[in-house]
Amino acid sequence: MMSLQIKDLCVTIQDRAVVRGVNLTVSAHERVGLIGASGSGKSMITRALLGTLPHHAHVSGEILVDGVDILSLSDEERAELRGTYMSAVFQNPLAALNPMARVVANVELPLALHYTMSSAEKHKRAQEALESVGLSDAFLHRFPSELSGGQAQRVAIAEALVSHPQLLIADEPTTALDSLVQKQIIDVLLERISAEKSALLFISHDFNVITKTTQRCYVLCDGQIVESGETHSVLEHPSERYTQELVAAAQEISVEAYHD
Ligand SMILES: Nc1ncnc2c1ncn2[C@@H]1O[C@H](COP(=O)(O)OP(=O)(O)OP(=O)(O)O)[C@@H](O)[C@H]1O
Repeated sequence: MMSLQIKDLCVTIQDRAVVRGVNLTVSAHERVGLIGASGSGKSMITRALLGTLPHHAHVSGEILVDGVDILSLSDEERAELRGTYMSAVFQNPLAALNPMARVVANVELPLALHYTMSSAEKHKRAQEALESVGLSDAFLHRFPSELSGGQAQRVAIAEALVSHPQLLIADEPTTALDSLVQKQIIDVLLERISAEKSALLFISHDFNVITKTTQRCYVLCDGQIVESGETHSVLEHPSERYTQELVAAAQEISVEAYHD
């Protein structure tokens, strides 16, 4: 059973502590949110998880994956975990896709990197993954530049899930999309997570999205967790002033697409 435990994680960049003593857990099949305003350190936590922190960052604490501290692994071992055990989708799908490779080749990439299988098998799995996010065979041979933002995010989700990771990290995956497409992408993401029985760590500044996607959440302020609990109780009874402000902001910009 997959388990992620972040213990006393600190990230310092050029003498500035950007993540300060963060503790966070995600268990098998759980959907957990991490919410915080811009600059609160959300992306630094994602990058610490994926092993992609800036090279001059100093990191301490532990990130236990099934009890193993992945901060103590080599770069090669970290790379092996990405795309097998854990995958990620980001705010800008076009930045995550290789612009020179067709859609099907992008989705095949994790399989090509981490598994030995025939090209026919890779192609079949990529095709199935694309179909599962609602993209027909007509998209297989397009280039990423020939996709809408929502289609590109579907391709990124197919690529992230093609290797059946136990944990998907979604770092603001809908922030760049308009509200109707946001809702479609969230629906696809949740449907795929549930079908794959993966755990989800969903990172966002937006309580509307966190409410829709997660069961439990952590509130990050200036690099520290200030509040955590079941998402609906944090939303309904925010005890910290910072959380109250995030909730109020979400209510102000609440879009009709979420009232279903
Ligand atoms: N490469 C870097 N070098 C130095 N400081 C950085 C670097 N990248 C980010 N920071 C700083 O680290 C802090 C946390 O940034 P981070 O990107 O994790 O925030 P965030 O919560 O993800 O924000 P956003 O929602 O705007 O993406 C910020 O104060 C930012 O200025």
